[in-house]
Amino acid sequence: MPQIVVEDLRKTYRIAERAPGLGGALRGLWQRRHREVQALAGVSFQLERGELLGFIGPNGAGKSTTIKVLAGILQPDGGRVTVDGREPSADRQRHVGRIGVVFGQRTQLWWDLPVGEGFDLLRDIYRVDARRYRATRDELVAALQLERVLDQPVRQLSLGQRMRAEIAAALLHAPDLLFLDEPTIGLDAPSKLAVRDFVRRANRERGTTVLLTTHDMHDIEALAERVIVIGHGRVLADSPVAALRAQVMAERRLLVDFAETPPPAFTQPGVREIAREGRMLVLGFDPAQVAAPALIARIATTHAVEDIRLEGLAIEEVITRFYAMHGAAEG
Ligand SMILES: Nc1ncnc2c1ncn2[C@@H]1O[C@H](COP(=O)(O)OP(=O)(O)OP(=O)(O)O)[C@@H](O)[C@H]1O
Repeated sequence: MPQIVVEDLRKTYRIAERAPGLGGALRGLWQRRHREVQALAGVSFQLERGELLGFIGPNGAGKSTTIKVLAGILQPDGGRVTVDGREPSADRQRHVGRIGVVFGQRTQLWWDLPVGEGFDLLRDIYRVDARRYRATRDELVAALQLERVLDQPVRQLSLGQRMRAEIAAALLHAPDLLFLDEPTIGLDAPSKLAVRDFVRRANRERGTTVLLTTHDMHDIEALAERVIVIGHGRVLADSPVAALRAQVMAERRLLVDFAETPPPAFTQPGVREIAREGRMLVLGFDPAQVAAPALIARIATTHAVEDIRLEGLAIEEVITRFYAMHGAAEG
């Protein structure tokens, strides 16, 4: 049975509206006007134990709302959600003891308390057995290189240090399910790598299930095998990253540097010549018709070549094209 089951999840926010000016403020006293924002319009997906899912979409697509529902912070208007068989918002107390949540934009630690003391408070809140707590904390502190900041108040930490402390805080009670909402936002390159490396290890070595939202497509490329793309509160795609790439890229490019003058015409079904310059030939091919390794092998065995490079579309561009194809830009 999947660890997470989400079926036809719906959530609409009501926002109080006020007409401008003093007149508007006065009218608002007895006549409240509301505007509705449909954040989730029927989201369904499942997640198996041990998976690492990239949950992506443009701003305002409904990613954080989904995570808040899954974490039991927000009650949905419709649909069904179960996590390990529990209904998050109905069974909140038990639920939060079994999951870890990191919101990149918010802290769950205490701003003025030293990191280590914040960790101890979480031990008490989650009622973690003292011995088990010490073992988990020491392991997390070492893995996330937090030794030097344990006695520093959270407000003094750099963003990278704080994010590593947040991830440790979310895992102190050893949950086997982790929700990460933009954990690399604003981090410099080394800090991003450290976070990615830790998340990958937690997933591969400990089997922690991870649901990750991010706008950094390098996170997706480095970590996720499967992605769900959401836009306007709906699932637009749920597929392996490679399949998404294939869906967007009708044609791939192969750049070949020949050791001598390239053959005058390069013909093969599904392959066309795009350009030639000196000894370099640019070929375009349809990945559904021609497998890249077979094409490379054929060229390399029939001609003297110096170099062959497959031109990959950067994942950022793949996703941008996908959003454009589905009219999913920010709404
Ligand atoms: N508390 C709230 N009250 C009113 N509207 C909200 C609230 N939270 C979110 N929304 C609206 O719901 C929609 C979905 O927001 P959500 O935060 O889930 O998107 P997101 O995909 O996480 O976006 P981002 O990538 O910008 O973080 C947006 O239109 C947003 O303005």
